[in-house]
Order: sequence, then C-alpha cells, then structure tokens
Amino acid sequence: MTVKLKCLSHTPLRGLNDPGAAVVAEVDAALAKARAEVEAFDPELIVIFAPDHYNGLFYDLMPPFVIATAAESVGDYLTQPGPLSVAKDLALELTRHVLDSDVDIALSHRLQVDHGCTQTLEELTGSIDRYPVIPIIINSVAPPFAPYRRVRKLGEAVGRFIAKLDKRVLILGTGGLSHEPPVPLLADAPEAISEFLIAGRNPTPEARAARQARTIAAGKIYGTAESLQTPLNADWDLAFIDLLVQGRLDEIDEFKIEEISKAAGRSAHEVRTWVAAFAALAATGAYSARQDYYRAINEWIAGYGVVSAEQN
Ligand SMILES: O=C(O)CCC(=O)/C=C/C=C(\O)C(=O)O
Ligand SMILES: [Fe+2]
Repeated sequence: MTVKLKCLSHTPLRGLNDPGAAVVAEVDAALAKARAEVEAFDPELIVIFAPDHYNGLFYDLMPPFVIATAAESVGDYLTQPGPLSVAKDLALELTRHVLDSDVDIALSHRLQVDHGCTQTLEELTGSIDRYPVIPIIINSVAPPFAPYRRVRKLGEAVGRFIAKLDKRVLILGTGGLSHEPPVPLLADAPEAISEFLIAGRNPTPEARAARQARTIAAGKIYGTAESLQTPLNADWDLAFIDLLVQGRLDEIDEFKIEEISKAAGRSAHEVRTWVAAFAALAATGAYSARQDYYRAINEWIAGYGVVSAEQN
C-alpha cells in the first residue's frame, strides 16, 4: 500500500462570483500542481471524505456518517452531473470493517452527492469518474453533529482498512476552512424551509436556481458590514492547518462544536472531512505534510486552503 493525501476547500461560487483574476490564477496554479501530483501518483483507489449540503441527505433520516456503494452527482453549482465510479465491493467491505471497529456508519446503495464531493474530484482528477472511488459523507452542515473525537475514530478505522490494501490510495478531504455560506438551519426555520430541510430531495430547476442565487448574493457582500454571516478567520484556519501538519491530531478530540461555529463560522465544520482524512493517513503510519496554499477569499465565502501529506 502507498498512500497520499490532499485536503482542500471547495466553493459553490467558483465561476459564479470570482475574486480578481490574479487570485483566480493563483488558485488555478495551486490546483494544477495538485492535479499533476495526483496524475503522477496514478491512484488505484480514491477514498474521499466529503460533506453534503442538503442535496443527498435530509432530516428525514440524517446520518452522522455514510459510505456509498453507488453515487450520483446532482450537478449543482457548475459541477459535472452523473455517476461516480464507486468501487462497490470495496465500499461494502469497508463498511463492514468500520462497523467491526465499533464506529457506527450508515450505508447507501444509491446516494446523491453534491459539489461538496464532486468539485474536488473534478479539480484533482479532471472528472468525477476517472478513478475508482469510495465516497464517505460526514455530516458537517446539519446539526447536531457527532463529536470531533468520533470523526477521528472513523478516520482511523478507514485508515486501518486502507493499510491492508495492496493498492496506491489517495485520501481526500474536501470543505472548510472558516466560512459561513447561507445554509439554512432547522431550528426556528419557517415551515417551507423546514419542509425543504427534512424532505427537499430532487428540487425543481427553479428551486435550485433560487438556492444558487441566494448563495451568489451572499458572496457579493460577504466580509462586509452588510453581511450577517460569520466572517472568515485566517488565524483559525492557519492554526488548524499547523495542527495537522505537525501531527497533533489528539488535540482534535477536545474541539468544541459551538466554539468553532462562533470563531470560524457554521460551515467551518466541513474541516471534519480533513480530520478524518488525516486520521486515516496517520493510521497507516507516520506522515509528512505541507501547506500548499492558503488565502481567505470573501468572494468565494471560503478560507481557501490546499494541504498535502504522504507516508514517511
Ligand atoms: O441550498 C443551497 O444551495 C444553500 C447554500 C449552499 O449549499 C452552500 C454551500 C456552500 C459550500 O459548499 C461551502 O461554502 O462550503
Ligand atoms: Fe461546502
């Protein structure tokens, strides 16, 4: 087994509310480098930890963690629609392994995934179906959340499974860092919003366009006095990246959900995917990591980072 890791932010607003050309070029260069590294590694399997933003998972049955044996991209926010190349049998084997490791996880034989999963796949591999993949969705957007220590345990269980495979495996984490897009909350939601959050699967094109328009409008004022959303927090982001790079993963068990929401925004919990990814890598052996890129980008509502790691 050979394992490499990449964790990066995603943004619904790429191509819809871009920052200046210089920043876009800087991010494009960071992604091109990451993509070239993936191409050279030529993974035989990708394990991707990703969030969902009320496209595949709703409060009619909201699992903390899900492994998919089949997944279809909904194609939101300019991402590619259609099926992913899910490694079905391995995904099922992984599910058994995780359950046997005393971590409860849900299983889906037909999961819809959104830009939170597919944007990173496209950016790093050129498409959503280039390599065999196992999608693992970690609830990062729909409270209540499993504690961070539990996310680390999930990652460790997945890592022990990867360690037994005779394959080149790329572990991906996608989301974060600090940010707060206008994702509605169930608590105190008006009837129409709560109905959507509970059972809003397969929205009409008009409903999807309205969602996207709201996010674009939020991006236009994010980081200004006009915005009601928690702003980006570069200090928090860089401290979190340092913790991962320095291998201080045990400190994550003490992370407090409410404190993170206040300091870095409600969607900063997407870093749970990075936590699981690093815990998985660490379970395969000692690692070296580096920060490839970081910039707080208000137009994209994203503390935007790219981090790489590999076994020593
Ligand atoms: O219904 C919607 O589209 C709500 C907005 C939304 O899903 C935004 C997602 C934002 C991110 O993925 C992000 O900033 O990480
Ligand atoms: Fe997201």
